[in-house]
Amino acid sequence: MSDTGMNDLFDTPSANAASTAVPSEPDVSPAEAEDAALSDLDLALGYWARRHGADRLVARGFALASWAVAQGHTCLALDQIPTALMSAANQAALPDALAASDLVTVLNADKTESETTTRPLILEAGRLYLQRYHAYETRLAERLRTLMAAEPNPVNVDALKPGNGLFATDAANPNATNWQAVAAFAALRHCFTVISGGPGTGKTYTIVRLLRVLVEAALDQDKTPPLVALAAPTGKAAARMVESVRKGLDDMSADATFDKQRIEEHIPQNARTLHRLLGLGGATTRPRFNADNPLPYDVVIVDEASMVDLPMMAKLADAIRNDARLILLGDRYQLASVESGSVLAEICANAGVNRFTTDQQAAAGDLLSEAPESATHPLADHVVTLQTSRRFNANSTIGQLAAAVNAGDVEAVQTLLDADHDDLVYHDQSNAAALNKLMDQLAEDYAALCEASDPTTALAQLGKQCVLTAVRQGPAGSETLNAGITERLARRFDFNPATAWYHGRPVMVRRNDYRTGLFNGDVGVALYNESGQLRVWFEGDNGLRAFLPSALPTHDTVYAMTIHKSQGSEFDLVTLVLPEYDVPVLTRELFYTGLTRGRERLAIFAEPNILVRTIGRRVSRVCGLANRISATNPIDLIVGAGIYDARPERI
Ligand SMILES: Nc1ncnc2c1ncn2[C@@H]1O[C@H](COP(=O)(O)OP(=O)(O)OP(=O)(O)O)[C@@H](O)[C@H]1O
Repeated sequence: MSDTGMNDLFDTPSANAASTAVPSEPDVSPAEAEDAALSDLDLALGYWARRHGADRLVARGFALASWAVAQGHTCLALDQIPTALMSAANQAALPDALAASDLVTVLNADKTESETTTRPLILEAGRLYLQRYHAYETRLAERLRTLMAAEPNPVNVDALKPGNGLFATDAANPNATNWQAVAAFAALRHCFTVISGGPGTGKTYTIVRLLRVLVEAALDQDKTPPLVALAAPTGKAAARMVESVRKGLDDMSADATFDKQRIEEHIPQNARTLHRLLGLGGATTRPRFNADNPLPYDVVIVDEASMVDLPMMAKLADAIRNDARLILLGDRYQLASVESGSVLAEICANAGVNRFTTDQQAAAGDLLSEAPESATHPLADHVVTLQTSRRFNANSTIGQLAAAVNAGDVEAVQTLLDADHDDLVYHDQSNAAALNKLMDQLAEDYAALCEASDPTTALAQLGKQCVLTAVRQGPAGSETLNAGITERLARRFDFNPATAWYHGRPVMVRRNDYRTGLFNGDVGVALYNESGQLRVWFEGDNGLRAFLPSALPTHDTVYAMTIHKSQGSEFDLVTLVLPEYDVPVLTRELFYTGLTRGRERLAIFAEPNILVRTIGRRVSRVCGLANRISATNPIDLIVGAGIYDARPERI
């Protein structure tokens, strides 16, 4: 984006603009003219509006509505526009200018949506939507309301009760509610359920048992068992999901009453990306499966749902049959998708933590050992939060740190970081000297890749450790660390660091490619074979797959990756690097997501003051989904102050 572009948008009406339609307008502040936040796409939309008769202020509204979506919001809250992007005087004049424009639909109590939602911008309750995002949000809310109101075929929930084998009582705390059993109960009772939980809290464990109950109930009554689909937003997450489901089935085999063969054939042996599940591909944004041609499945389970953005969630909900079950698994505290909307977080935030209506409490009976707080939001009965991690036991510092970060408890975080632990090392500097030392160490670790002779060992090593950064660029960015490690390896193994390919180069695919079957987030390693040919190796469903470098979709070197990119992955050792200066992308959710990627050990490079700021800053997204689900009048949309402060980095 260039400054000139911004000035053009305001000061030089396009040749095609209907100049007579342009009313007098306030001056543009120097701050606006200097702004560097708008992308070419945002500006293009502004110019489009000018060509279609919008005055400069309305055109600016178009550009900012597009900017808000690029920041991860579903709409622009007019009273929260940073003055760096629009002067106070222009902000004061904007609502009236928008209301007077032929390109803007104003939704209020007098206008029904169906009459007017075809104009490119929608203004509702002080929020400005690109029409498509308004449609996604209203449609998703409508679909979730329908699914929430649907009553699936009743299933006997006795099997879930304590002592009946499926969900064991906690020996240390026999009177405590087993939230896994409650989650399974909610998913049996409703057509829409969210099971939220941090790493290793047993989301998959719960789902496998739930599927067992559903399949056994059908088989016992000589009915056809439900048709089940497993899906996830990325290929990698889908592969992990299948692995966990298989493991869950194996684990249940210890139970003498479990006939694995009988159940297994009704549980899918693969999971698909949401793109694949819905039949999205090519240039069209309309999936093959949609409201007119719904998915054939009776149960659709989606893992890593925090990564699903608003458009994809709307398409998914549209494609679910009204009598089918949609179950979302994810971690409510994790970063939301980079794209617009934090659908899972918003649903969970409005539901509260394990608060149910009195109706659900009565139905759950003794599954709830004590009555939880009553709730009124319609989402409450549809969200269950699992709280005990089996991966991080009470002694795990990573688990304790995750809990302290989530609670925003800076003191507890500092105490944990300052003490000696086997599984956590804290470096209180992330300046150039500290990062140079880190890169020296990492080059030592990764030398094994350059010396590897077989792809299995090399790929296994890649799964063991990773450096996660908050940002892509700058001294503590993933690009800089990748280049620094490559240079060190080049010196040691005598290759040109500028060369694209070398023996041992790890790469991560950056977009889904159905031709090769490689997906965004897939990690591979380049190795020369005995004939001197370089191939890039990836793990596939049926073993290793080798590709010519030229056949790969867009990819990056991946000794280090951003935390955003690491969502859905886990490593034995994670090294987390925050920049030594503050940037808005540093949020509690980012830090939590990064540290919970570590299974066994965690190293953190961060200045203490930056850590404090990071833990204190929350991701806020402007999104009206929960209000639309609950409200008879969705006009009353509330926005917190400073909502546009924390901008996710585009990656
Ligand atoms: N109630 C339980 N009793 C015994 N083991 C359990 C229980 N719940 C989960 N586990 C075990 O804990 C481990 C993690 O469980 P699971 O994979 O289901 O968690 P998850 O929440 O799906 O994790 P992730 O976030 O990594 O996807 C598994 O080995 C599982 O068998």
